[in-house]
Amino acid sequence: MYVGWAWCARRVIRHHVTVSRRLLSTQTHTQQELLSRTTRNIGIIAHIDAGKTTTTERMLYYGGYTRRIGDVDEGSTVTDFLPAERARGITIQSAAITFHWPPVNDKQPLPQLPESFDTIPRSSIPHNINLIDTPGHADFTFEVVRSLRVLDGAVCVLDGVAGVEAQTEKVWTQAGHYHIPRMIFINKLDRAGAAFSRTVKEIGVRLHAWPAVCQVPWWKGGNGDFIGVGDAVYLRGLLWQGATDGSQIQAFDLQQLAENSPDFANEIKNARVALVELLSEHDDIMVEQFLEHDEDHLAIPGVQIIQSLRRAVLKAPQSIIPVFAGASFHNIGVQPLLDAVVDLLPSPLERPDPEITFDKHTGTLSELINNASSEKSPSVSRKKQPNTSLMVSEVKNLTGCALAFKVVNDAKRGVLVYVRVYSGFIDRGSTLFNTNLQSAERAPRLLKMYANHAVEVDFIAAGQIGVITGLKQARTGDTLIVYRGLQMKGQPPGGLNSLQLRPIHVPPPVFFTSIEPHSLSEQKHVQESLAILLREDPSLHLSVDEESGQTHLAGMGDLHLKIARDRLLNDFKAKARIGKIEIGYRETITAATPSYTYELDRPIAGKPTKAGIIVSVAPMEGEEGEQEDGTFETTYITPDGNRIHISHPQLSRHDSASHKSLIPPHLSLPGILSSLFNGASASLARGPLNGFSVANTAVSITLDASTHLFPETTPTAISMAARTAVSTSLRTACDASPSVLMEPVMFVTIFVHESSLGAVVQDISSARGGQVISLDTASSPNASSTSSSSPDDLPSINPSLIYAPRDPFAPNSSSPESSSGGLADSQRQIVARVPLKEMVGYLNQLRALTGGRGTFVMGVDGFERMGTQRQRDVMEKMREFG
Ligand SMILES: Nc1nc2c(ncn2[C@@H]2O[C@H](COP(=O)(O)OP(=O)(O)OP(=O)(O)O)[C@@H](O)[C@H]2O)c(=O)[nH]1
Repeated sequence: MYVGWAWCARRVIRHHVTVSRRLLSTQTHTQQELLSRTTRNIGIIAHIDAGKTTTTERMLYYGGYTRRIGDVDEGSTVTDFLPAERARGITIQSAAITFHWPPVNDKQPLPQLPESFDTIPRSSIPHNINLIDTPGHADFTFEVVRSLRVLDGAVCVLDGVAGVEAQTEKVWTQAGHYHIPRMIFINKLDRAGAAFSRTVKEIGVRLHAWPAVCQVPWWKGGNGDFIGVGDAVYLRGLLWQGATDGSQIQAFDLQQLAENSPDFANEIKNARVALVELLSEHDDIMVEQFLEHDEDHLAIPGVQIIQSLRRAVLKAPQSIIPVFAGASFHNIGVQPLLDAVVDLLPSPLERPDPEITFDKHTGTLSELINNASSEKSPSVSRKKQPNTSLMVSEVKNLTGCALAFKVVNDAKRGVLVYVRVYSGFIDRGSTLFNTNLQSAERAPRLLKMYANHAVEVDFIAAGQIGVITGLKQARTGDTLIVYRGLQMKGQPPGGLNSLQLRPIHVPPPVFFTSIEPHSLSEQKHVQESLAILLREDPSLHLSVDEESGQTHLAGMGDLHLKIARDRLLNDFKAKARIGKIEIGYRETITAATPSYTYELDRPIAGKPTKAGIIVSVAPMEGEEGEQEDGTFETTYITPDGNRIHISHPQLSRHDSASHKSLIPPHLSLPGILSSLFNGASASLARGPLNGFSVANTAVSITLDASTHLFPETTPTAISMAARTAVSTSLRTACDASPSVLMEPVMFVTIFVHESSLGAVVQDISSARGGQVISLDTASSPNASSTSSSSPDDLPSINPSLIYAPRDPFAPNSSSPESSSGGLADSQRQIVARVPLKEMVGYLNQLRALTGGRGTFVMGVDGFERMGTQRQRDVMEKMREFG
C-alpha cells in the first residue's frame, strides 16, 4: 500500500508543476477567506546545524518547487542564497518562500473546503505554505526574533544526537513569548548515537511541555539502520525505500507489521495509548471519543486524534508538543511532517490579533479597526488611551496594514521588501505610508516568491506574506500602512502616523568596527552599500565619529560584523578598509548638572531659525523602568538605558486644540517631542570622555512653549538646540567629575558534562572574572527557570512520566524507573554573568575544557561600570591600537 502524498509527490516530480496562477494573482478579494483558511505562515527554528536548511530543501522538492534536492554541504540550497551563507554552510538571513502542500497543479480545481474536518484531515487539501527559514547562530538571534513576529506556527528541528541544545531553548522561549504554536521534528536519527527517547524526555524537561510522541523511529530489525517511522496517529509503519529521493514510501498496517516486526507493531500501539492518555488529560472531547470507542485507545480514528492534537497545539500557553521523527538528509520523514504542518498549525485566521502601539499606547489592530465602526469608541483601547484624537472616519480609510519583516538586496531584482499583511490589502501601485520613517512611497510591483522564481501578483491580502519591489526606503521592521486618498507628501491623520505593528526591542550593539573608503571616489558606493546593509538589518548601527570623521559600524556579535564586512566587500564590492572588530564600551557621567538654558538663533540653510530649551543631566541610580507619560510630560528610554524626560507645561498630550495659541501652525506636539528626542539621542551617541555612547544617564528637558517656541522655530532648530544643550551639559558633568567607562556584561548559560564542571566553573569565575549565578543538573526544574524562564509559568515536568520508546543504541538506555527518567543525568548547566571582553573566543576554550562537548548561549545582560584598574587597562590597549 502506498500512501496518498507519496503518490502525489512522485506525480508532481515527474511533471514538475509550475505554480497555479489561479491560486495567486487573479483572485478577487472575496476569495481571500478561502486563501487565508488554507494558508500556513510557518518558520523552522532550531539550534545551529540541527538540519533546518536540509529539511527545508526537502519540503520544496516534495512540494514540487525544485527539480533536485539542494545540499547544504555543496552550497546548492535554495534558502541559503547569500554567498556568505553558502561559503559557511549556515543560514544568516531568514528566507521566505511559498509552496503548496500537498502539491497542486493547474489541472486541479481550486480546493473546496469541507464544512468540517471531522472525517478528513486538512492535509488532504492543497495548502499555501509560506515558509521562513531562520538562522540558528546566536549572533543572529535578533534575525530569528524578527521572523518570529510574522509566523503563525513553527517547526522546531532537533538533532537526534545532540538533543535539546542551548540555542533551541532560547529560540523556543522567544517563540513562546509570541504564543506561536510549535511542533518538533527530531532529525538526524540515522546518525550513530541518535537517542530519540532521551531527546523526547529533554523536550519535556527543558521546554516545559508534554511531548506527544506521534511517531516512533523504525530501526531495521529493531536495532539496525533507521528506515522509517511508526505512525501512532494512523497506526501504521511508513517505510522509505526504493527511490533515493525519498518519494517512495510504503505503508504497512498493524496487522502486516505484527507478522514481520511484532516489537515495532507493539511500540506503535504503546505510542498510541500514551498519545490518547496524554490528550485526554488536556482535552475533554478526546475523553468523549475514548468513551465512545469503548475505552479502546486503538479504535479512535486517526482524524480525531489529529483534531485533538490541533486543539492542544492552538492553546496558549502550549502544554502539549507533537513530536515527529526523521532524517531529512536521507529523505526520511519530511512528507508526514508537512502533513502535520497543515493539520496542526493554525491559519492566519486562527491567530490572535497582532499587537500594535499607537500614540505610545498598546492595543491590538482589530480593536483599532473595529472600534472605528462604533462612533462611540474611536480609540484603540479606551481604557488604555482615553484621549486619542482618532476619528471613526479616519480609521475607515486605513485600508491596509503590513509589517516589512525582511529586506534583501537581490542581484537580479534589486531590493526585495518581504511583508506580512495584517489587515486589508496592499494593491499594486498603492501609496504606502511608512510609520517608522514618516514618509510615503509607492509599491510599484508585488511578488510571491517560489523557491527560485517569483510570480507577479496584483495584491497581497491580510494573512499573506509577499514581496514588494521598487521601494527606496522601507527597512526591515518598518510598519507600512495604506491610507485611502493619501498624497505622497501627506501624513495620515489622527495619529495614525504613529501606528506600529509588533514593535520589537533592538538590543544594544556590543561590538563595532571602523570603515574607511579607499578613496574619496569610493565614498558614495561605500555609503550606498552600507545604507542597504542597514535597511536589511536594523540590528546593525552606523555612526560617524565627528572628530575623526570615521564611520563606525556596530553590531550584536563578532560573527555578525564579520558577515556584514564580507557582504560589504564581497557582495557589494565596496572598496574600503575595515578596522579591527572591537567591543563597544559605554561611558556614563558621575555628577549631576544644574539646569542650563540654551537658545539657538542662527540661520539654517539660509533661513533664520530660533528655538530655546532648558536641560539638566544626572547619573541614573540603578534600574529605572519605563515611566507612564503624564498630561504634560513624556519619557523615553533609549536602548542604552538612558532616560530622556521632557516636560512640556501648557502643552497637554491629550488636548491638541488647546495648542493653537502656543505652537506655531507648522509644528505639532508629537513633531516637537520627536525632534527633542532625536537631538538628545544624537548627543548621547558620543560621550565627552572617550567618544563612546553614553549610558545610564537621565536627561531632563523642559520646553516652555511661551518662551522657547517662535514663529521661526523649525523641527531642525529644535533638534539642534536639544543636541547642543545636552552635549554641553554632558561636558559640564564630565568636567565636574570624570565620566567612567561601562562594559557589556553577558548572561551566559553553559551546558557541560559533569566531569568538566569543575574546570569550566574555575575558568569562568577565576580566569574570566565572571560571577556564577547557579549550578544545576540540566534536568532539574531550577535549571530551566534560570536559563529559559518561561513567560507563562509553564510547568516543571517529571521525565519519568513521559512516554518515549526505548532507545536501542543509547549507552544508558532509558527505563522509566531510572532516577533521571531516561535523561543524560550527567549533563550540568552553569549560569553566570561574565564581562563580554572575557567571552571573546570562548567557544574554543570551552571545547578544550570539555573535550568538544560543551555548548553555551549568551545574551547582553546590561552594562556595568568598570573598576579603575580595568578601565585603565582597556584605555591603554585602545591607545596601543590607536
Ligand atoms: N546524518 C545526517 N546529517 C544531516 C541530517 N540533516 C542535516 N544534516 C547535516 O547537518 C549539517 C547541518 O545541516 P543544515 O541543514 O545546514 O542545518 P541548519 O540547521 O540549517 O544550520 P544553520 O543554518 O547554520 O543554522 C549539514 O552537514 C547537513 O548535511 C540528517 O538527517 N542526517
